[in-house]
Amino acid sequence: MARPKIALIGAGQIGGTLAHLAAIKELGDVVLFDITDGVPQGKALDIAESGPVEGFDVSLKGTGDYADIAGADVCIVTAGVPRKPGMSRDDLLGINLKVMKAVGEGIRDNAPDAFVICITNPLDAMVWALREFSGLPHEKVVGMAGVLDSARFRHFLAEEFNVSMRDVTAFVLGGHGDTMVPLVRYSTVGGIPLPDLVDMGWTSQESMDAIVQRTRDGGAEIVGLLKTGSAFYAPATSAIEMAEAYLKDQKRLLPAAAYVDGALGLNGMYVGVPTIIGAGGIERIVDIKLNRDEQAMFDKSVEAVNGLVEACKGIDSTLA
Ligand SMILES: NC(=O)C1=CN([C@@H]2O[C@H](COP(=O)(O)OP(=O)(O)OC[C@H]3O[C@@H](n4cnc5c(N)ncnc54)[C@H](O)[C@@H]3O)[C@@H](O)[C@H]2O)C=CC1
Ligand SMILES: O=C([O-])CC(=O)C(=O)O
Repeated sequence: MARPKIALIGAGQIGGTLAHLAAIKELGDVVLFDITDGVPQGKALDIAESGPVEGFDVSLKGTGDYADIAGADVCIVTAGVPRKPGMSRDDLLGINLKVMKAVGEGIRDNAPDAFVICITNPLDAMVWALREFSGLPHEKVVGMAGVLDSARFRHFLAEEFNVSMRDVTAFVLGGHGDTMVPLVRYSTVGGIPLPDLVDMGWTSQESMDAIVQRTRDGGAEIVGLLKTGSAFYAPATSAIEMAEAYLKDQKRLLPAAAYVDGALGLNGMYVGVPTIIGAGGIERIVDIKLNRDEQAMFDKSVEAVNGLVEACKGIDSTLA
């Protein structure tokens, strides 16, 4: 059987890391696409030359021609611009919306059967726009954010409790911005929900509140440290987990920016929710029940995402 084909649109910091991870995990043959001539070709060759040492059998190709992504099973989109210190993700909307138009049309014309994972920010609005421009089925176009935000939450919790991060579960829903919703009640250490751990006296409410806020600020913390761009190792790893769930029909329950029409009281929009990812793409939206406080935070986040989608429609009239 032929190896799966993975097209990476954008060969910058995340794109290069995605290519490296996809090769090491032998997820499939990799095509790295970018508009900056030489960069995708150089990164593809560099990673391919690590193959004899690492021992992977996949091919890597760098390109500036959309025809090379033909027949891709998965497309992961990082094309666009990252933020710098002092900027919010939302400041990227105008510039990255134009990029989503070019990329959406490129995928539509060359890889219409792919499972598409968008990473470009501001994430929830960009995945919505990418879906509109590409015209692919909603269940085949999804945004990566919740896996990353939940991984950050898990990392901070594992440090706080001094336990293996394998024993920490966490859920972050909502839009991938300042209003994201880390769900404390649905996050656990060894299956014990965080509020119970506070009651037991293992940690304090103040520490939990600080970790929730650090999770919300997780992207900005890295931007502040790097100064020239944003996080790329954990974002790439998170998207690879989603791609693997699709390619191997794993039926993983992962938070993702998916199209929600009916569940959680939403009428047709992209936002971070719990999903099942398998061979059908987004096979299910898990209609999680929120308490009053959680619902209020989620509503605020939904409102913020809707505001960004409206801004996209104001910029590009074909989206209205
Ligand atoms: N969803 C999430 O959780 C996260 C999202 N991001 C976002 O991911 C995006 C990429 O981040 P990085 O890889 O660090 O940026 P980067 O600047 O290193 O790479 C972006 C690449 O896109 C390319 N590009 C620009 N326009 C293009 C077009 N029309 N077609 C194809 N390629 C094009 C550029 O040449 C560049 O190589 C940013 O928007 C960033 O904000 C970053 C981290 C996490
Ligand atoms: O913060 C940024 O600009 C990049 C991003 O989305 C993240 O790392 O969560």
